[in-house]
Amino acid sequence: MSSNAQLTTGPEALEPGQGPPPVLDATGVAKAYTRWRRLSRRKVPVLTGADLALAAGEVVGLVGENGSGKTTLMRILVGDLAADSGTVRLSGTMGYCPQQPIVYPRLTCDEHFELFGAAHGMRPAAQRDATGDLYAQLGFERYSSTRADQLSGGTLAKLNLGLALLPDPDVLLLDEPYAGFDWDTYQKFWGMVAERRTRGRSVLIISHFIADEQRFDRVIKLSDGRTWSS
Ligand SMILES: Nc1ncnc2c1ncn2[C@@H]1O[C@H](COP(=O)(O)OP(=O)(O)OP(=O)(O)O)[C@@H](O)[C@H]1O
Repeated sequence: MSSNAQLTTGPEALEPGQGPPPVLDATGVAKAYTRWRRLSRRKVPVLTGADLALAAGEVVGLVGENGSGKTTLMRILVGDLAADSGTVRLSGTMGYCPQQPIVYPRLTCDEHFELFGAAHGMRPAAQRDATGDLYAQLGFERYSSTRADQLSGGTLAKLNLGLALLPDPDVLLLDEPYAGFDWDTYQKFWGMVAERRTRGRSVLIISHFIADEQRFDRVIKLSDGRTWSS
């Protein structure tokens, strides 16, 4: 993980306090990008002190206009992008579903699950069981032997989500996860999120609009570089 935001893991990272400690706790996250214009460069601030805490079993939405910095914050939370300042604390394991699927075009769905399972240190039998459940839950088993570069956009989105869910992480971060889903898959997606919540797993969903607010425990708004309760 490469992040200037201090990233610590494990129970020792948590502050003593009232109630259950957050499984993911980000405070004061700031990030500016460098923009070049002819020979001069300037720093454009995107995040100026964003805070975000996620408790076990919480389903939280992060909403903001296009370009407000949602993906930037998500990438900092997963350690994919360095923050200029701030702290990110994680307790447990994290799964990440990026907005643009990161797949290997010539590998089949099955091969992706095998590869990601091995990378997560899963036993082959556990990986096969989890893969079978994900195919059934998201309804794309018939594409198990299809290469990623031959999948439709919606099926690719299912593979992208399935790969993030495979190791059953404590915290799941999803960037615009259902943009390519049909209605049936959208409903199945929410069924999976609800099931995770009952097992104390946490989900953070980034979207530029939230259609079903009642499905979330909380919705946080990102604007002017900061997070706001809505
Ligand atoms: N690598 C980069 N270099 C320079 N500017 C960037 C870079 N990545 C993002 N930006 C700028 O930072 C701002 C926030 O981008 P970001 O992708 O985080 O927003 P977002 O809220 O996820 O947007 P969207 O809803 O359109 O996906 C935008 O103005 C974008 O142009």
